[in-house]
Amino acid sequence: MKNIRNFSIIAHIDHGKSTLADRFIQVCGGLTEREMDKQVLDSMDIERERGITIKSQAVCLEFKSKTGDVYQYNLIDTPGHVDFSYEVSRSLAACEGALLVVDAAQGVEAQSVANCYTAIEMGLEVIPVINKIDLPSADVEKVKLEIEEIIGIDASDALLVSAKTGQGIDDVLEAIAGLIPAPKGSPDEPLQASIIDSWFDNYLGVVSLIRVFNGQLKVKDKIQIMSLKSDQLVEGLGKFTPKRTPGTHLNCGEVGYLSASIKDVHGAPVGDTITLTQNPAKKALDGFMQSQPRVFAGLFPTSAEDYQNLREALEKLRLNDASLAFEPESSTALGFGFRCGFLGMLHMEVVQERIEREFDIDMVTTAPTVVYEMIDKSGNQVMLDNPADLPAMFEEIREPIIIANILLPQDHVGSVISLCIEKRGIQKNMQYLGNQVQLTFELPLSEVVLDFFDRLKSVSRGYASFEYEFSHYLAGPFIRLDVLINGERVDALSILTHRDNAQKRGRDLTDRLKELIPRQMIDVAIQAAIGSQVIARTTVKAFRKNVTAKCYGGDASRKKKLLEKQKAGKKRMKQIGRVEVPQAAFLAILKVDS
Ligand SMILES: Nc1nc2c(ncn2[C@@H]2O[C@H](COP(=O)(O)OP(=O)(O)OP(=O)(O)O)[C@@H](O)[C@H]2O)c(=O)[nH]1
Repeated sequence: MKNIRNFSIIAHIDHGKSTLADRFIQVCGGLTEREMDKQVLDSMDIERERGITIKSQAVCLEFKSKTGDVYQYNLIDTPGHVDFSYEVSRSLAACEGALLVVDAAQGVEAQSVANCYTAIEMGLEVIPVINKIDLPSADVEKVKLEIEEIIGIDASDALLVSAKTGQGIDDVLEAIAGLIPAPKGSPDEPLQASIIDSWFDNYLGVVSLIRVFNGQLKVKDKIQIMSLKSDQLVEGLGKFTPKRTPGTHLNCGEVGYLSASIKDVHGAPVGDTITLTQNPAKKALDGFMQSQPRVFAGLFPTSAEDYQNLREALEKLRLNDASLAFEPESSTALGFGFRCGFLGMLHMEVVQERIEREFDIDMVTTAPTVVYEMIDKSGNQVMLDNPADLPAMFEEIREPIIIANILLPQDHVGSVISLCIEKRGIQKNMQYLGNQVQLTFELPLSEVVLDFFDRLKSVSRGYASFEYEFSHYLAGPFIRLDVLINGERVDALSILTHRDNAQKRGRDLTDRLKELIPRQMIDVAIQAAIGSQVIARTTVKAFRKNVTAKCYGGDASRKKKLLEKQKAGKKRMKQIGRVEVPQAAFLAILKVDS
């Protein structure tokens, strides 16, 4: 056990975590040159394309130090985006140390700060690593200062590397052995292993990545998932090197995978504790928390025949993604579909993209909303994830508030504060840290899901970074704003909004819809209303788009082609009464105040 090192890499998006991990794998000989596909740790296509890490994974590497000692390195990957902070904390809980990787040209950004604080709170040894020193714009001294001032750890001995050229990699590998402590725990105690991640594998069923804290685990052991009190038989154990390498046991302090006869990922929840049925641990490892979906949107198949396929697609995705929630929903405007819950906006985009790409289903997605807490007339507390469900009468409605930490250069402080105030934010703190400023704001989550991230990037010219966590619910004067198209209420376009913003939002929304809804055979009246009171109105004038007008003579094939093109364009349209409404219209709400 004294030669085991369990560690993670903490980095802001794009600071080079995956590239560094690939270097480690290369140096430690986990794969041959030919197998060294670019960025092995990011296994899903979308992750690779977008360059973001979503599912945590682990690699077990063998490192021979200069002194001749052989170490077992378990590198546990952490996801880098705000949506996935719970998974980050689960991964960190399995480690004794972490490498804090900071881009030498970008400096410290909010995500690295948040994750680094988590690591420090958990008692991990944090080793600062400054990456991309090969870049001409690298400024090592400035970054060292930022690490000390913003994060508050000594950076004088920060390791300087280029994951791209390989410079300094050996020093990092040596430092891991020298600075990160070996795991504690006892092989003789009853088994306690925590689930870092679970996913569905077509051959093995549910596979869990686990860390053994006490005791030992063998194939054919009978185990219990503690929070569920369910007993299972261990069918397979092993490690990723990074290839899946089956073994017969996992020892105290080790990290590896486990497969048992578990049907779906809900049977092996992330953060849960595994023990032996025969000789169970007295208590679970602490810190188990179910992740909560915070953002909801409706997904509707463009053609009704795809409803069943969409259900199957969602079920398949949920097998692998315990934080995805969905239930059937029907909308008068959009027909049958599903109301889906996501951790955040990025999670939503990833799910949407996977359904369209992997399952080839065309969908209309309604604008995302947050979950409101409502006290109804009889005093019951109801969670409201769909504005269309808001009853006419209720006692009180409360919206979710987040604490946002924004890190940015001094020059942009004014415009970022204005943005936060425009978004109904309340400033909690402002701290000057060298050239950077850390702003802490309480913000309504509903404003953040709109377009906060894009706006923040644009007002700070890309320099501000931010991370957030849920804080509390707060009551306010929220009302439902409905949209009527030719007099018909389109439930999928209803939004909940603060009363003070209702007028403006209604006007912006109708204007925006006017731009998005193409001219049709009839006049299209677009109205925004609160209850029966219309607060804004525009009209799209009737117009017959004669696509074949340009075709001279009798060129039938060209004519046919044009008509087909028009038909394909219609696929993403939804029929509301006699009006055709394009997909973009359902997202109009997102863009109204930009
Ligand atoms: N010049 C230079 N570029 C680097 C270096 N390390 C990484 N990069 C580049 O920086 C970009 C981001 O690197 P990644 O390793 O994908 O970043 P990441 O932190 O894993 O990003 P996420 O997976 O989104 O968290 C890539 O284009 C890399 O090629 C380096 O040392 N020098």
